[in-house]
Amino acid sequence: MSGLNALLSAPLRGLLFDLDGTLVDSVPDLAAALDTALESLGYAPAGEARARHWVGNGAPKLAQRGLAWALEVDEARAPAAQVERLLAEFYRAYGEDSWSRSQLYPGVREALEYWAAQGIKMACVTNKPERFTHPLLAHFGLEALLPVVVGGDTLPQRKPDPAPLLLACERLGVSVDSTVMVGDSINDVQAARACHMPVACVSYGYNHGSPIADAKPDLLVAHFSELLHTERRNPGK
Ligand SMILES: O=C(O)COP(=O)(O)O
Ligand SMILES: [Mg+2]
Repeated sequence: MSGLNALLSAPLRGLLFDLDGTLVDSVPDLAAALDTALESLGYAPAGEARARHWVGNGAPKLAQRGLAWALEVDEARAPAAQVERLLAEFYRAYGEDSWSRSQLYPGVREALEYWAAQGIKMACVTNKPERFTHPLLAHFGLEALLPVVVGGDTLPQRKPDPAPLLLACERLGVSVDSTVMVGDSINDVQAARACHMPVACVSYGYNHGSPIADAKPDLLVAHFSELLHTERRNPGK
């Protein structure tokens, strides 16, 4: 036995998916909106390569990191009022276009369709605010496959807190011990660990510039379809 089933002592019933860096390469649009926001406040654009390292802890953190870079100060020293202004500009720009440069990673749709046909319950658990998550999922035709969405502002807590994962399980009607988290960052690993849920990671996503292998996920794959292939080789557990 290998793959997702090998991570569980109960049969696989639920899958929780991170969005940015796991299902969708969304940094090009996040970076474009951040640059528009920075420029509107008179700062230089940060560019996609930097933004790639700043994504993962939600939009307020992205704005804080962008401003800290622009002001050449430590993250914690970015003035809160200016972060709020930058965040408002970011929301405006990202609300206008959160999808045109983003791409679904290869193999994602096929895998989700396979699991849906197997009756596996699936949710998206992201730190992206909910109002930006729904249009992005709709744009890629994933809304019906991921009927439950827990965003970065659905609860007061976001990943790495386990609360969003627990809420997703509750809404799906699956138990934690029959569910696997699939993500790309240390936030996904820590959130899953905190509720004793196994976690599989993709190595192609965003993890603040560090290899996600360092976070020791239970399973690490280089391509989304590897998660599926292991299931197909091990049906019916
Ligand atoms: O919005 C972010 O910072 C990251 O979102 P994610 O949780 O889908 O990776
Ligand atoms: Mg992610």
